[in-house]
Amino acid sequence: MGALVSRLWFMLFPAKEYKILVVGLDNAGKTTTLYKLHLGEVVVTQPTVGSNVEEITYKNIKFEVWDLGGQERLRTSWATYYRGTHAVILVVDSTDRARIAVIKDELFRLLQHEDLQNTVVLMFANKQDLKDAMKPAEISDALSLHAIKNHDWHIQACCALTGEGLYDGLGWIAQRVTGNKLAT
Ligand SMILES: Nc1nc2c(ncn2[C@@H]2O[C@H](COP(=O)(O)OP(=O)(O)OP(=O)(O)O)[C@@H](O)[C@H]2O)c(=O)[nH]1
Ligand SMILES: [Mg+2]
Repeated sequence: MGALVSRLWFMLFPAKEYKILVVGLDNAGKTTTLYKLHLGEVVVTQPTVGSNVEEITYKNIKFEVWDLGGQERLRTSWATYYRGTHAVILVVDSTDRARIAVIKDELFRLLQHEDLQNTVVLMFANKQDLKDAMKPAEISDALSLHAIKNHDWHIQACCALTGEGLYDGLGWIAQRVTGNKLAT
């Protein structure tokens, strides 16, 4: 009976699909994050060339999640994926102090793009299992997140290996994109 009711419910109230782009520097943990959310497992990854795309359903909301390659030569092609994006996830390797300025440059370049003016932005402070990981507050300062005025943003500590924090972040996106802040 319950299954029938829920099937009817889903027929009457079909979930919308929202597009999420997962970006960040190489080795940040983007692909690990995507497949931890999609399969519930840690997969063995290779550096991504091009993209991976998977559908993830969370709280009856469908997300089309695009994971892009983060190597320097691939970042110029990120913009070809921007159109129709509801949310951007910037995955940060929280131990990567040496490249925090590069991450900041990429973030602010992306935020200026005309195709991303209505998107919300979630920062995943990934690899929190590692001892020397920066905490979200430190990353927030280093990236000058408080200077972001035209986008709704949030930073979430996480560990893509255990999955800790990933659904908290996805929940924040779900709340924002379904909260009538974004049309269609
Ligand atoms: N310790 C730790 N390692 C992680 C975590 N997330 C990912 N990794 C590791 O980081 C390495 C890179 O992960 P990927 O998911 O391939 O990184 P990526 O961001 O997709 O990299 P590109 O595809 O090159 O852009 C892998 O060895 C992962 O196992 C984490 O939370 N903690
Ligand atoms: Mg990858």
